Formats: sequence, C-alpha cells, structure tokens
Amino acid sequence: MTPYVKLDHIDKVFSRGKVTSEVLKDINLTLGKGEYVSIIGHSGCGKSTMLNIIAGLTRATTGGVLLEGREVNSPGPDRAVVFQNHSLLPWLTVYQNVRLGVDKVFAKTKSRAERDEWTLHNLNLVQMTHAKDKRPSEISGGMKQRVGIARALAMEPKVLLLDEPFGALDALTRAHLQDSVMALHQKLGNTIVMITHDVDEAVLLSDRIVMMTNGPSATIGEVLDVPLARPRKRIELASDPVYLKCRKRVLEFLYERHKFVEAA
Ligand SMILES: Nc1ncnc2c1ncn2[C@@H]1O[C@H](COP(=O)(O)OP(=O)(O)OP(=O)(O)O)[C@@H](O)[C@H]1O
Repeated sequence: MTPYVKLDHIDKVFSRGKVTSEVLKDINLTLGKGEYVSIIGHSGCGKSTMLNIIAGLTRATTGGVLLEGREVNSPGPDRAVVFQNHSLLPWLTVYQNVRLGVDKVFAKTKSRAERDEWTLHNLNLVQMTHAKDKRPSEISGGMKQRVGIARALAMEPKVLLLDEPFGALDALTRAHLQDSVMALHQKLGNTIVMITHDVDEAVLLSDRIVMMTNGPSATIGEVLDVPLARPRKRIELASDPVYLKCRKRVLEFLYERHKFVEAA
C-alpha cells in the first residue's frame, strides 16, 4: 500500500497549569488513498483528539501527520470534517451553507457560474437539491447531516474526517445515511477516517477498523482488515460468516480484552 496519510509517532498531552494528562501515546497508522478506516474505542480514549490532530485543529505534542508526504499541522480544505452535530449556519439556507465553503475554496479557480453548478452538484450527490432554499431549522437531523456531508465533499478534500456522523440519528435515518456514504465512497473514492461507537457500522462501512485501548495514554491496540467485497448490502451481510467474524473480533476487543472501567 502506498502511504497517503501517515500518523507518525503521535503523542498528545493536555496541560492545564501544573496538571498534565497524556491522552494519546505512540499512535502510528498509515492509510492508503481511497481507504475507509474507522476508529473505535470506549468513550474518552482519545478518538476525537486523534481526528482533530489529523484535521489540524489540535497540535500533536510529539510526532505528526503527513499527507502525501507533507506535514500538515493546521486546518486546510484538503481535510474536511463532518461532526456529530451538524455545524451549519442557522441564518443561511442549505444552498448558502454549501456555497460558502465552495466560495472559500474555489474563489480563484472557478467562475461564479461554475461555483453555483458545483454547489448544486454536491447537494444533488446527497439528494438535498429539493431543500436547497430551506434553513437548517426547517429540515430533519438526517437532512442536516447530508448537507454537512455535501459541504465537506464540495471542498474536494483529500481526506474526509467523520466524527460520529450518524451518532445523533435514529436507527432508520442512520441506516439510510450509512448507505448514502457507502455509495458516495464507491463513486468518488474518497479517503475516509470515521469515528464510531457502533460495531456494526464500523464493519459495514470500513476497509479497516482501528481499535483503541482505553485511556489515559491510549494507543492503537489492534487493526482489523474487513475483507468484504463492495458494494455491501446490510441484509446480505447480516448472515455472512466473514461479517460475523469481524463483528465478533471487535466485540471481543472492546468488551473482553479492553473492557471499559467507568471512573469512580
Ligand atoms: N482541550 C482539552 N483539554 C484537556 N483535556 C482534553 C481536551 N480535549 C480532550 N481532552 C481529554 O482527552 C480525553 C480524550 O477525549 P476525546 O474527546 O478525544 O475522547 P473520545 O474517545 O473521542 O471520547 P467520546 O467517545 O466520549 O467522544 C478525555 O479525557 C478528555 O477529557
């Protein structure tokens, strides 16, 4: 595999006054172009911290992130993030929320007409063209996440970072959106890093699952390959022996080998 993204010996220590806490310890991971990698681990182990370091929103204490061989340590349009709770601007319409990002990234390289077309194209990818003139308060949670995904995709990022993108949705909406993200990944070939708490979601969507040990000083405990052909269909997978084996492996890691002990 040719390295596309490399997390190289990352440690993260948070300090406040004299109090320090080591959250991540010696994180090493290489992603290939077009790979879909999920990060799973118990609450508080440092998944979001890791994603924020890739996004450039948080600096690693030591080590760093390389994208196509170049160090990235500040935010940039080459790494777009979709958060669990949409971060749409409430006073702008769906179209304007996506267009804002498009204007920011392509002001110099695309004409007005091209930016308009590109905005609509990305809304169409997530099936949200029909609601383009609505404001975030007028659409459902699942629709807001779709718009967040369109906004991220419209920046043509090299890496799409998803921080529990389906976490706040009901089960049916979640399943629809998972299917949409799988179809988009198949169509566009994005490199994706996704945080999840959901074992089935991780197995269904990922090429590899990165399992984190518990914090403090959390690290990568195991990386599991998910050798399931694409496109994947959730109903067929429900009884697929490879799917069930992967699922069991993740469950054993989380609930036997790295059982979560709630802090007193
Ligand atoms: N800015 C910060 N300053 C100090 N400590 C922080 C900061 N951000 C995160 N932490 C601590 O780092 C640890 C990891 O947090 P993080 O949000 O990365 O975990 P997580 O695995 O994403 O959790 P969850 O699954 O609950 O979202 C936690 O103990 C958290 O309190």
